[in-house]
Amino acid sequence: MISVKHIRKTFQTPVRQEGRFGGLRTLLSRAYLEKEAVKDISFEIETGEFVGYIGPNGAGKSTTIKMLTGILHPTAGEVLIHGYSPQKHRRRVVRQLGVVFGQRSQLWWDLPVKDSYEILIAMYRIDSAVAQRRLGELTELLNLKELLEMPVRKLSLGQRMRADLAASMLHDPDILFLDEPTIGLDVVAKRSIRGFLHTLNKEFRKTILLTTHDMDDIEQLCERVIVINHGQISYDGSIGSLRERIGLPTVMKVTYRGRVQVPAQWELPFQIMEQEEDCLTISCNRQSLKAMEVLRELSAWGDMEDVHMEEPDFEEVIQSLYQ
Ligand SMILES: Nc1ncnc2c1ncn2[C@@H]1O[C@H](COP(=O)(O)OP(=O)(O)OP(=O)(O)O)[C@@H](O)[C@H]1O
Repeated sequence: MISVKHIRKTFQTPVRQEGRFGGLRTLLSRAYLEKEAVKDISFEIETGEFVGYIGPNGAGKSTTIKMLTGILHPTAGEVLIHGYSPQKHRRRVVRQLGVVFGQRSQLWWDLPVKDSYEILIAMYRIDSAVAQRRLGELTELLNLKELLEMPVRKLSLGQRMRADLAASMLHDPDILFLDEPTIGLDVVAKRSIRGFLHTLNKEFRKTILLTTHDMDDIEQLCERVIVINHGQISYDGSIGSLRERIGLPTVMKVTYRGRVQVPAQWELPFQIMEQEEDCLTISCNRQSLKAMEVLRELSAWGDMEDVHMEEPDFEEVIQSLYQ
């Protein structure tokens, strides 16, 4: 279990001194600018959850992940992973964690992929028979066979990401922190990474915290989403309730057999966006209005043939939270 209690992180950056010898005076000066990257964040994640951690650029996501993994120390508050602090009990906690930063590889650039794995296996002191079995499983799950002999610098971005994911799983951690694992990938590569993460979570019950700007990642993988903005949590809950809470309009397109008779006025709060002879496009807020009620009303206006409903795009739902 992951427990985050009232964590804060303030960065101090030296104020740049202008004028002659500015660089030197900046070095010697004691003037600092404070940036509160994470203001007061608390949440808990249970074993086996798949949680999306999202927010606009500069919201504080990477800073949080770095505090969760022990790379950064919180200015205040506490992080506990299975009851241990990643800062105070680093060795113990690191064994439970797999971490992937999409923008950076943990593999050795000039070495063949499998040599990087050998180094990591030695670093984690994994029993050789266990390591070989695990590597075999990961090679199969991530389709790595052809990559093992290649130097990391020769891999495509998608291949590199698959190789990095395997590296983060070699010591069989039960928690995975992923910071933008699908960044820059094409549709096919994204699908393969998502498939792997889905399997890890559903079949192997790994707990996953995923940071991404790709809302399809979130929609396809996560049951729960935590939204952070300006260093604070602005939403924590299911994707379904988020849609409902934001209440963006649902669009319905209704086709009639023959002419539709639109009355001068109607009681229910929905709007007609487009009207053709045998077709209406309407918009309604499903928070305040059930689809069935709307359809009952619309069926009185003609002989209904077909209904097509479009839920608000998840990307739009999220945008409205970022403002
Ligand atoms: N080492 C640092 N020193 C000073 N300020 C920092 C440092 N690291 C991050 N910040 C600032 O803290 C804020 C949060 O940064 P962070 O990298 O956590 O955001 P993010 O949500 O991960 O953004 P992105 O989506 O762009 O990666 C930003 O304003 C950033 O400039």
